[in-house]
Amino acid sequence: MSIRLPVEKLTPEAFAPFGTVIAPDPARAKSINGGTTTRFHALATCEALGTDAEVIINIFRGSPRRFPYQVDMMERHPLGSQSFSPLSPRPFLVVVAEDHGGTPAKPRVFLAENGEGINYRANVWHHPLMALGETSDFLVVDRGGPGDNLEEYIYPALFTIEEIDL
Ligand SMILES: NC(=O)N[C@@H](O)C(=O)O
Ligand code: NI
Repeated sequence: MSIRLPVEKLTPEAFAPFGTVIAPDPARAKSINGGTTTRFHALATCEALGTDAEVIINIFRGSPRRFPYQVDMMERHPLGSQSFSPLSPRPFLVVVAEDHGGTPAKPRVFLAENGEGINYRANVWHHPLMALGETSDFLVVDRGGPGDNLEEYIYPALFTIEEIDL
């Protein structure tokens, strides 16, 4: 038996329990460089916890997921945040869950589109990167340094994401 997961629109309010949506927010716009550039300031905050922790910048090249997709696991990074910003204008899926006593609750699925990115706060349950349609690159800012920054959980039941109509 598998539980079908609905796909929700990604909004700052809906995603607030998990982190931040990274998108050009007019409320954070500043004109800089003599008016030639608009800076959308401090859209999200990076967390890098523990001794000798550092904030690192990566590129993830994600292969597209196939659907229907069975969500059977989640992960989290107790020592730092993790952001994903698409380097191509392709949508991608963001799968997160509230924590219930140290394990993830039922996943929630958000569709990030129009260049939207996200920043998971430290220790937020999420599914590894889910690119859609074609291999896609993402700028990923997360925590480097010593210590175990990955906790994984295997669900006892399967959750299914049906084909996404883009
Ligand atoms: N393992 C790794 O760096 N990637 C995951 O953390 C992910 O969220 O995709
Ligand atoms: Ni991760």
